[in-house]
Amino acid sequence: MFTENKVKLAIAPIGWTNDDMPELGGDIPFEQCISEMALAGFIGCEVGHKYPREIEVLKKALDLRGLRIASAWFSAFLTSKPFQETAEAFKAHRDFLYALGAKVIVVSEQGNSIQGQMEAPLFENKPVFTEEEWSCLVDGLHRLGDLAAEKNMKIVYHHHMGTGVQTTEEIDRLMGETDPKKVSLLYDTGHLVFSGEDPLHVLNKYIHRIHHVHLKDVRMEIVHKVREGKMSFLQAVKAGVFTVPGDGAIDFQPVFAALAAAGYEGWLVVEAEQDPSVANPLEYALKARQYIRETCGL
Ligand SMILES: O=C1C[C@@H](O)[C@H](O)[C@@H](O)C1=O
Ligand SMILES: [Co+2]
Repeated sequence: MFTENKVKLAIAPIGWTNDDMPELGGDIPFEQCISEMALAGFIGCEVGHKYPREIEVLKKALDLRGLRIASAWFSAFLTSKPFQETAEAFKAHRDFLYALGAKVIVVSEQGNSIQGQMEAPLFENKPVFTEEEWSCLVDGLHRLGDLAAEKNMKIVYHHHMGTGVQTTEEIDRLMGETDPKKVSLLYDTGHLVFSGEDPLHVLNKYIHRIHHVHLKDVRMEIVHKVREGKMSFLQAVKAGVFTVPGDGAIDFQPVFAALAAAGYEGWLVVEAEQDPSVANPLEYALKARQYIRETCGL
């Protein structure tokens, strides 16, 4: 289905150790996480908070297991802090990823975000950017795109629950106001379905701007519980709103088919944060690997 050697399969460490809630998987060592990723049949991963920051140490640990770095999350504060603060942190992050051979940098605007607030009702308290904030975001992203281009890299914007770019309308505005040469899109199936969007509509509309993919499945019964119970993003994750592809409500077959038909090149990253004391990370990584093999032959 996919062009040979152009599409690679990775997995994010968030199923083992969660950067948003370090207490989830706090007892799982880095080496166990990357060993199990490789054992489950993945050739790449993203970066988590337990990963060593020394390039050579990290490279050696990954090389020993046949893993490469696909990318890593960057929190931007373009709407709430002076640009220079985000730019300095971004350059350090960019250089770290460049040294590890990554080509794309995941960027998410965290100004006014409620994704890290344990008690904030997700659907009621989600931020909505003002005109001024939109203009800071668009201008700042263009400048981050220029900084990424200095190293021949791209920024891929992560739409996300509990942030100012969550809905189809907000994604449309961001894509409409940014230069495709400077700002690409990260496509995260789980966040779109959780938000109530049509993931295939977004995929087809922006397929040529999508340069990184997060494969997350969703348990719809938990989405309903989150809406009814006015739960927060973190409470939703703890309750099990996300799971691996093949274990939830999303049919990934048309997603893979559309990406393949458009000649997608890059990483597909399984990213399914759950409580690892409830959902054994190796078991779920194996489940995802098998589903992807059966669904798209990768
Ligand atoms: O890409 C992601 C990174 C996480 O930190 C985040 O909260 C998760 O839901 C996600 O999609
Ligand atoms: Co994601």
